[in-house]
Amino acid sequence: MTIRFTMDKITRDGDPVLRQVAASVPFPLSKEHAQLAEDMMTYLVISQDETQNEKYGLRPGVGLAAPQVGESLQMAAVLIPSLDPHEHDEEPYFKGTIFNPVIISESVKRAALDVGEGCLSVDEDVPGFVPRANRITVRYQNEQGETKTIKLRDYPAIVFQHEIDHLHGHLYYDHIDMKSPWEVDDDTKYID
Ligand SMILES: CNC(=O)c1cccc(C)c1Nc1nc(N2CCN(c3ccccc3Cl)CC2)nc(N2CSC[C@H]2C(=O)NC)n1
Ligand code: NI
Repeated sequence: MTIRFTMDKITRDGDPVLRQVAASVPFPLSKEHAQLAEDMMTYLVISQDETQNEKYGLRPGVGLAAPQVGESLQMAAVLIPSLDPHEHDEEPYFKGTIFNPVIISESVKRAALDVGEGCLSVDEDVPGFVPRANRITVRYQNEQGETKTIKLRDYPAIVFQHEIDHLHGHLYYDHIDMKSPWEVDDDTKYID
């Protein structure tokens, strides 16, 4: 399997493309954009396989946004494994590319990963809670151009918000309270 995106191809923090608002993706998809979506998903698939990610030196991820491979486009590949993996591999919780996503509603209640977040474009982990909405409704187009609406909560909601942030030039540490990065907040749900 030839993989297009290895770590040297991942855009790192400091590159202005990560701070731009990405351009919307026109439909029907061009061959180039369809291929880009496929190659971004291939990155995620390989990165989540312990043997393969070792072989290719890939940092594991559950999301990859186009600006992270230098393409300022409103698209992100998302591959979230099933939330309660049994011994045999199950269907993933979500596997697909989201195009032109919009968060159309979000809960007041907030959530954060209790160990903080990581990002393929940020080599130095920035410690601290990343407060996000606990529940969101996202409208996006799939590869066929169909408009989909999905409701998410907890970990999947955090992942989608992290990836959609990339499409608007935000990085996870923008949300960390640097004065007290691990301060617990009563109305925030901590996700392990
Ligand atoms: C600094 N400490 C940390 O990052 C951190 C540290 C510990 C735990 C968590 C939970 C942390 N946090 C965090 N862990 C992840 N992974 C856990 C491991 N996993 C994975 C790994 C191997 C095979 C298959 C898979 Cl699936 C891949 C995904 N992913 C994200 N993020 C933030 S939202 C987008 C998402 C992303 O894809 N980032 C590249 N955060
Ligand atoms: Ni990221």
